[in-house]
Amino acid sequence: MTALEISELAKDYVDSYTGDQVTAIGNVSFTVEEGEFVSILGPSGCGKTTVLNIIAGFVEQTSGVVKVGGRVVDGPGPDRGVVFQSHALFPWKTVLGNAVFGLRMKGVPAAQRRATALEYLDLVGLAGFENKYPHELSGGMQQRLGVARVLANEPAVMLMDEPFASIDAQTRRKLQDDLTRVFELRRPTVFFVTHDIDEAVFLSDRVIVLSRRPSRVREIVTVDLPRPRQWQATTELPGFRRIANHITELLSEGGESEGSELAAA
Ligand SMILES: Nc1ncnc2c1ncn2[C@@H]1O[C@H](COP(=O)(O)OP(=O)(O)OP(=O)(O)O)[C@@H](O)[C@H]1O
Repeated sequence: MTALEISELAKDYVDSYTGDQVTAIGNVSFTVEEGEFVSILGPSGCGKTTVLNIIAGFVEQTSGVVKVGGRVVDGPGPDRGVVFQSHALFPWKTVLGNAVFGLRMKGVPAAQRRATALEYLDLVGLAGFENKYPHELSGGMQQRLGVARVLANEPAVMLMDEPFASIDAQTRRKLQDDLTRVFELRRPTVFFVTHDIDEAVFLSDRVIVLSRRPSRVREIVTVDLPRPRQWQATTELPGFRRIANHITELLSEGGESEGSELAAA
């Protein structure tokens, strides 16, 4: 079943200083199937975050249609959960308090929401930290909590906006491995924004490559690498390098001036 359907999406912004119109998204269409992990890559400023914000219902498109589970999106809703680059946690709530928050909003009974939250905290490696506060956690642990909090809600689509961008390389590898393990266990539907080609290939079933602004879909690349995946072993597969190189070429073709920066990311 199709979880997310984007048809002919376009977005113009008006620059608040100059009054000029900027076409961020030219014309973008794609689908994400239930239980699929799809990433979006493209040159800086091509509108990746804007696509995510429109799906989340935070930003209104200029034209085009977004459907989640067959229903047209016209604002934020509990069927979509967002993991941001900054952790967006409640600093005054404990780890458990943060993890149960969405379930409480949904009216899930106390015992059940506690059990569900504890299950997901365990899954992301935060068992034993339930009573800590966010400031007592490392950046990587805060991001794990961000992921657990969204997963606990079991949204139809999990939206992730460069969740590991501000995390050191070593922790990032661990988080990528752990996210993959959780994905392979639970099969949420994930739409993931990133600048990092290797990250996109490692995590995804398909990678949407956008052109620069006004963006269009340049190609949707299928990642036919076996699962379960593990960073070390998967990135050493010849197929991994072949797909990553192909995406690098797509991004550097046709005057995509930031392709080389992306390749180095
Ligand atoms: N609120 C806004 N008002 C005006 N212009 C905006 C606004 N938000 C984004 N833009 C412009 O729209 C374009 C797309 O921005 P967006 O952040 O979606 O791109 P991106 O691909 O996610 O960028 P990056 O790769 O740098 O994170 C950019 O040119 C940006 O300056």
